[in-house]
Amino acid sequence: RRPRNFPPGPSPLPVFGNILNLSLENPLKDFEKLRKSYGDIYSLFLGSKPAVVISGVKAIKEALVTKASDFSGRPQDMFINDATERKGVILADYGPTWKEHRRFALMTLRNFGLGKNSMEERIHGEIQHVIKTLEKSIGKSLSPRVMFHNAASNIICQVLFGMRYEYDDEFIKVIVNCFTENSKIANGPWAMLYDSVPMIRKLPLPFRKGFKNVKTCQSIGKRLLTEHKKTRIPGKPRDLVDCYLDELDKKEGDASSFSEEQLISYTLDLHFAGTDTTSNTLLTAFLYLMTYPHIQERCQQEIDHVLAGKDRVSFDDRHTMPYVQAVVHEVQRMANTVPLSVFHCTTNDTELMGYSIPKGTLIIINLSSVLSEEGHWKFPHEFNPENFLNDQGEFVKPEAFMPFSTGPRVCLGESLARMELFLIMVTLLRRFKFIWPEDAGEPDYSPVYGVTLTPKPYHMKVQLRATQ
Ligand code: HEM
Repeated sequence: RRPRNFPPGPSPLPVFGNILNLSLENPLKDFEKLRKSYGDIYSLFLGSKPAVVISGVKAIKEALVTKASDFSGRPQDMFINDATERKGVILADYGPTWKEHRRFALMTLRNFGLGKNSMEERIHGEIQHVIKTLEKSIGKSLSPRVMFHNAASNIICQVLFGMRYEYDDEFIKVIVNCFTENSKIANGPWAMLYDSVPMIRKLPLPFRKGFKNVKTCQSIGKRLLTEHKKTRIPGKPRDLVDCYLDELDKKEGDASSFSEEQLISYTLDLHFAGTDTTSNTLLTAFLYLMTYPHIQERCQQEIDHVLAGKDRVSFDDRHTMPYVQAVVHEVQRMANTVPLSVFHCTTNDTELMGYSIPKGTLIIINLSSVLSEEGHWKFPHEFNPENFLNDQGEFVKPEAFMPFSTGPRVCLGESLARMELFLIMVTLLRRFKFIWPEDAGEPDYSPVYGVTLTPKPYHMKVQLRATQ
């Protein structure tokens, strides 16, 4: 039964709640249909567990910004919590462990963004490997999936562990494969059943694969930690792991949420969050750029003009590239990379737009709903960079652009991700022309559902640009 003054929603069935109202393969369309029937705030039952789905800019901002401390928790009793053993930063509840680890990650990312060996340098270094891979495929057709996943993984790996891996390295293959699988398992049909019907949790059903993948990643993390402990010089950190170990030395004996066990899950979180998101956004970018060649060409004209005489692009160049900026943002809008954000949870009994929501309620933030919300976009349902340009051709960012979510739990890798997307797209578009292969048929833009949305596998043809 719904608590008093709880948001409305469809009637639940015994045991299953409302999960039979949803396509377990991809519930995004069902969420939109339910929004049409019940409004921007409605409720569902996953088994006997009540959940509130929040859609639209107004309601999402009211929850995540105005009532931030009430809506910034994370549920602690779901498949993904059991699989990750309740450690790390992404799924940590709103409290001191989360706060200390979030602050530490932001500070370390900022510190590594400064100075000679800056984040921009690291990204450019990795782009050279992408260029080499593409150059080997000139005139042929290639599948860019592994290349983009590995490039994104290497960029974050350098910050975390001070190392990158060749694209055919076993380590990177295993770990990136675990990430891509778990991004689909974590909110796929079996995880939904695990969350809704607790009596099946101990059974050997397909969700076990998710647990196994986390264990594989943890054992790799443990190995990297052991190597770091052998080779580090205290006080002279090479990467985030060294910084964390220095912090552990300082905190020795104090009550603190920092520990070696935490460190393993923490680096795993940052590695996962920094890989699957950026790479799927890049895959979406090149799918659209190939199939809208006039948009690709217009980007190239702007890039050639702004970078004339320069060796390479810098992140600051974005201010003089309004069209490219608009395209990068439009790609993110269409990619809708994390469509339901990461699930939130109420930390107190609270109210939202007249409804009462008890403490501990699962909150699903429907980011998908704002990225194509009518009234906020000139062209909500088509790929069109005009969504981010005003009448003077200047770049503008509508308030409904929130692929990184908003409020205290907003993506902590946003600055890194924005830098990666801009530098990678500009450098590759300057050097190559990307062509949709003649035999590839009609492009399919509908993505595969998961915590992250992934474009269906495709091939691309590359040519060196005549102007190079
Ligand atoms: C295009 C790329 C990316 C997108 C679209 C994206 C999107 C998101 C979203 C929607 C959330 C959930 C926010 C919420 O709970 O309300 C999130 C959380 C997070 N992201 Fe990203 N992300 C991206 C890249 C990255 C990168 C490169 C990193 C690497 C450092 C990263 C690290 C994290 C972490 C650690 C969290 C959890 C934050 C917390 O719970 O406090 N993300 N991201």
